[in-house]
Amino acid sequence: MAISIQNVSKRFGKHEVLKSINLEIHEGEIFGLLGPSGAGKTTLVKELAGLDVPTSGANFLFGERMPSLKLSERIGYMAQSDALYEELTAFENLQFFSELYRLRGKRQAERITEVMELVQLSDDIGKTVLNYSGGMKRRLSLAIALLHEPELLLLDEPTVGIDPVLRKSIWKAFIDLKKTGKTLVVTTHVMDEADKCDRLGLIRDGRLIAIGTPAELKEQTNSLTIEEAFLSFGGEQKHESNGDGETDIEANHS
Ligand SMILES: Nc1ncnc2c1ncn2[C@@H]1O[C@H](COP(=O)(O)OP(=O)(O)OP(=O)(O)O)[C@@H](O)[C@H]1O
Repeated sequence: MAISIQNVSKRFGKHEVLKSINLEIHEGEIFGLLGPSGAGKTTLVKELAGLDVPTSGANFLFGERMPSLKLSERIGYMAQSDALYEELTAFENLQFFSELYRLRGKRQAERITEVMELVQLSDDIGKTVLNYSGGMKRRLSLAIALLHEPELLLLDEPTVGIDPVLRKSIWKAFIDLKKTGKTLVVTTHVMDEADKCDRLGLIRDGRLIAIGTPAELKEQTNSLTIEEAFLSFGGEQKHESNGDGETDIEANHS
């Protein structure tokens, strides 16, 4: 078991943001967390990354209770807002994070080349991050999360601001990573991405309202699409487009 979330609740003041979440995520699967803005996805992923703690309940990664420093090398976390040094070049950012993960010498150079090829930023590696577009920053953040070849990737909206063609190639990379036994947890608003996950957890108002494979969720609700299934399970739905021709469950997401 890669992840075991046991009766996790989270409260910010009076606001209960996560409500008794129970969920197990297997090694080698791509698990999608799907839900409208404010549902609690980021809060949950942050707890899994060890950056926040539940008010009650506990999260276990590889059998170890989070937060655990010991596990940080086995986790790659990509936050929703990019944590990059904007005044440095992409290469300098990659070097900095490599050092944190004790990647040095030839291995460091190899990994930097590999991850930048994967996100198609090799030609921009010498540019100052300040001059990167939003989508380029997302891709650089993803490259950094992948640098140390973690067993578990926690990716909070990894493809926001990335065009559909590149998004496709990034998803191909996710599937390749899964084939090598890695576990991926991905939050998304985009329905065609949800369909690519092995299993999905639908979250609304801090509650996990359904868990299953995309096919199961559609079958259970007699739906043709995940979007419809989400609605049947009691999720909020706005039938709008996010501008990329993809359907979003929450179009006003920032
Ligand atoms: N540090 C905090 N203090 C108070 N409230 C918070 C804090 N962090 C998150 N929240 C609240 O928790 C709720 C869930 O937020 P969260 O970011 O987890 O949602 P989300 O599903 O990831 O949404 P989005 O897709 O927009 O990121 C929101 O109502 C948010 O305002």
